[in-house]
Amino acid sequence: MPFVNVIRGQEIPEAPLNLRTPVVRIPLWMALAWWCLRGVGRLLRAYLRYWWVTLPITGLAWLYLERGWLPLATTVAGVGLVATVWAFSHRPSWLRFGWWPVKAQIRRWQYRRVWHPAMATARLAVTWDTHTVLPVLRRVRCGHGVDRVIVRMVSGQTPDDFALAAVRLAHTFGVRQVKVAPGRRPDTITLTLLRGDPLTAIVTPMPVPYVPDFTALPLGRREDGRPLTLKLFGTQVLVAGATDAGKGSVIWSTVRAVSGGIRAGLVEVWAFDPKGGMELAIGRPLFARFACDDYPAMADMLEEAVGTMRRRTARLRGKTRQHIPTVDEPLILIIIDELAALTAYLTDRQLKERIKNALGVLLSQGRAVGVHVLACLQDPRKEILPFRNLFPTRVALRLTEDKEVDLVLNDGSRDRGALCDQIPKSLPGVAYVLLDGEPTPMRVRFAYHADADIRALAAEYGRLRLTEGSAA
Ligand SMILES: Nc1ncnc2c1ncn2[C@@H]1O[C@H](COP(=O)(O)OP(=O)(O)OP(=O)(O)O)[C@@H](O)[C@H]1O
Repeated sequence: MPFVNVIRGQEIPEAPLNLRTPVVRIPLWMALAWWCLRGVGRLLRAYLRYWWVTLPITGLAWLYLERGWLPLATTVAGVGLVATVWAFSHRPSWLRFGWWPVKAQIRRWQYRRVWHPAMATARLAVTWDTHTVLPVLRRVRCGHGVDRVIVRMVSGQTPDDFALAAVRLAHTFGVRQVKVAPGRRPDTITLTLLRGDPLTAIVTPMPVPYVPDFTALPLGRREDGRPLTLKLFGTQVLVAGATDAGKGSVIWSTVRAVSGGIRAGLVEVWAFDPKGGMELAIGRPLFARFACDDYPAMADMLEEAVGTMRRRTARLRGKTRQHIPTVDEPLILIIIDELAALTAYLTDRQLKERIKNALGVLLSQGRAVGVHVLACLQDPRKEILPFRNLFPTRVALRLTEDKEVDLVLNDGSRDRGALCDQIPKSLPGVAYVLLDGEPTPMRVRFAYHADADIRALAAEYGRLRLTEGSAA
């Protein structure tokens, strides 16, 4: 048996003073003296703990008592002036080193006040051997509409315990959403508390890069305020979303990001619009190949892409592991507006098999030799999409059911904060994506392209006038 049992966490002490009045009679003066002493002790503790407030106030009080009100007013006005000039002249450094640290201390105080009931009601307080042990609130950091709270877990807890309680915590702390991610140390986690919603405003189309950077194509905005970029090299992209979720904005944001390459001849976009051309026909001049009604032509196009892919593979084998697009050998981006129309709903079985076989080969072998697929899907059920695992990059827009989230992203993604089924219909283009190396899904919004934007893009960057299935 161990000499001492050690359990990490903040232990909640039992009542500090137990009065048993029938047994021990305490004179009133003694009780009053004890309460006064305890009050003074608490004040002293609060004074030291909140030094960032108490020390400036003490300094100002001293100034007033020693020198009078004029030096006091001058000091306050001087500090206010310096802060205002700083805030207006260099806002990022003012936020980073001036305002956010102060806000973080205020928030830390606010969270501490409700920490115990919040942990208890979210069932994150652990009772062990008659003791109640709470996770420890270690540090708070603030950013644009977001608070990051570092928490040390109680022994035996895992980040998933907090992920399961995320909705309760969001309501308790009065924030829009709480996301949970493992911390730097194995015994810590980071709670990201999202307050405002930076994605309610429509994102305007991104500037077109003159030469596309295929490792960071700009597509929209992330909820942490940073630009959303796509690393197209080495990947295939699946986009899933209910009707009117904004799949078109993912397609057009991607086409816009590569259109500099289309004009230069470094990129060829092959577009498949099985819904009769309603979505993609407007941008025809941007596409090297286009098909909308003719399913045999679509199967031919996919098989042609497989042929190109095989030739490139044979040429590059042993020389490089990543194809670099050139004018002679451009990057081929195959865009399919409704994948299920080709893989599930097609009635001609032979044709369906041809399409499925070609797609399977392209998805599994195309990315290293510059043949990429961006496929959209309304219904992400497994039987509709047998190729799900061949898409390393997945975008989940608004979905109709919570179960669909883990089908599109990864298992456990919804518990880690990808609430695609709760994206309101009023926010088309909002999605969750898994960024490289991050277990927590990121909420993003793709840029919105009105018809006029697409026509202008096609007029400026389009190279070809096309007919069904081939370049004219
Ligand atoms: N990023 C966006 N920002 C703002 N509005 C958007 C955005 N994307 C789409 N919309 C609007 O939402 C509506 C539906 O968009 P879109 O056609 O792209 O959806 P979809 O998912 O392709 O629908 P469907 O499955 O029916 O083809 C459009 O009318 C468009 O105006």
